[in-house]
Amino acid sequence: MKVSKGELIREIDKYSIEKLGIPSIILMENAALGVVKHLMLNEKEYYVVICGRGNNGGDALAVTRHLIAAGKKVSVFSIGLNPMSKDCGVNHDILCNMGVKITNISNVEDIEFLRDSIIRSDVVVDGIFGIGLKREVRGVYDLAITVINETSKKTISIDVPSGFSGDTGEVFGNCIKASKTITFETYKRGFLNYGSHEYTGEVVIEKIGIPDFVVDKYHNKEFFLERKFIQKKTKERALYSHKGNYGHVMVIAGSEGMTGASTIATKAAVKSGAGLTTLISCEDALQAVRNFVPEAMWKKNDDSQGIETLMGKVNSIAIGPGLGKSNETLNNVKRVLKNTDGTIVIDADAINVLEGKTNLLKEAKGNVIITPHPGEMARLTGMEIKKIQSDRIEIAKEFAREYGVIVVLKGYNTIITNGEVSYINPTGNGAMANGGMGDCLTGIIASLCAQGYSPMDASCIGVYAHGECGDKVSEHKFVVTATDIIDNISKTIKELT
Ligand SMILES: NC(=O)C1=CN([C@@H]2O[C@H](COP(=O)(O)OP(=O)(O)OC[C@H]3O[C@@H](n4cnc5c(N)ncnc54)[C@H](O)[C@@H]3O)[C@@H](O)[C@H]2O)[C@H](O)CC1
Ligand SMILES: [K+]
Repeated sequence: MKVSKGELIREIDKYSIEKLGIPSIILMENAALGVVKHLMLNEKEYYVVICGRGNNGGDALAVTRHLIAAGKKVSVFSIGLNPMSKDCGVNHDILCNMGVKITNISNVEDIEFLRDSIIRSDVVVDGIFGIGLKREVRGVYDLAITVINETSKKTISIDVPSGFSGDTGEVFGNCIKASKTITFETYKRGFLNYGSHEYTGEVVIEKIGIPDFVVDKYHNKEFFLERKFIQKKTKERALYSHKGNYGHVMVIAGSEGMTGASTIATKAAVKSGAGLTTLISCEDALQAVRNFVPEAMWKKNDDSQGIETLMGKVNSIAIGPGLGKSNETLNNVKRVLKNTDGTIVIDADAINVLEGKTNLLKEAKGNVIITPHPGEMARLTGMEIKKIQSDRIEIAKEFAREYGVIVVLKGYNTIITNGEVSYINPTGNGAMANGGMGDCLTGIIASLCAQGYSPMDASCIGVYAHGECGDKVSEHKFVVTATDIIDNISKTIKELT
């Protein structure tokens, strides 16, 4: 599923109209038909449609015509005094020719009339503003949005909830809180922001007749991860295979007092299918692994001998969980970056020690995946967490491009990007927000890398499967722990093949 800003929509719209000769009113009609599909025509009877004066309002007026054709009761309101866009005017005139009454909302008394209609209605269709919203919502617009939010039983927004920036996820003063948003052609970038769900409700994408090649021509390669995409990439294990076919992961993790992280990362690597997994750690952590992950091998990290002896032999390395922020950790990060040509997954303290030393990433011999949560990303970039969260995808992309790494920026809608192509993950939930979850993801991704998946595919499959596993477990559990994921990840990956 493609993700974009409004700019792309304007470009593909322009190309379709000017170069392909598709009249804009056809695109509007297709948009309206896409919305009508979601208006529950077999359940609901009375609709209030509220239209702005731009093309979003035009879509809403075309929707009104279809609702009337379906025999529904409809009250139509046109808000504001701006001149109407051309296609909005066309649909307005058609309704007038049909004898449909359109009530203008330009003052406070009109708002009370709107309130009465909404109270009696089953559904409100919001076509006030789409991607053309430019400035703070004020006056009657502000009042109308408040009344809709206070009184509507169910609000369906056309393209974006009015008041919401499809580009940045900002609210321009006031905003519709929809139960569902029917958006066109692409998932809007702003919907990825924290808190956007409160305004968009469920988001559905409808095509409006623009050929895919036109979208691809302008699209900046940002995608929402879909199950079928992951399923296509996830391979079944071959009948005649042996452990040598599934690679060897070296996990460098754990320190005195922080042995849990290493056990989790190691066990996650084993359970997600690596042929061999070796933990390099201190004595305490090795003891824990001997007890809890008998399938794994282990080596003590004496003067880094453990790392040195295995470095050229493994296919991937997971480094960081529970290592502690020490010089030794930094030296080990340097060591693996400079000497391994396999894929390195850098997490937790291995990220923290790179604060102010990110240039080391540029010296990496192999592929690097870093898996920061927003706090770690903030330390790495010197930005505030709030800034990271306000522009997650762009910041992750820029970092990936600058340092030539894959960034897995964790959190709600985890971003996976190499700077050129970016994926946004929809799986996972709040029940998974507890210690050890990241260590577990690191083990899974490193394991998939060792099995021969490309670093980008391993990151996408790992993140998606980790979240889906958490979603399944959370159906009957209040909290999902890393151990729950480890117990179920093998089943989840199997279901994805
Ligand atoms: N290819 C497509 O996806 C298609 C999209 N369609 C729909 O068109 C809108 C975008 O239409 P546009 O005319 O560019 O903008 P809007 O309707 O969102 O709003 C413009 C309208 O509102 C005024 N305005 C802007 N900000 C404010 C404000 N804060 N206060 C008051 N007034 C404001 C502005 O002056 C204009 O009058 C897209 O979202 C889709 O729904 C097409 O129908 C099909 C093709
Ligand atoms: K809208």
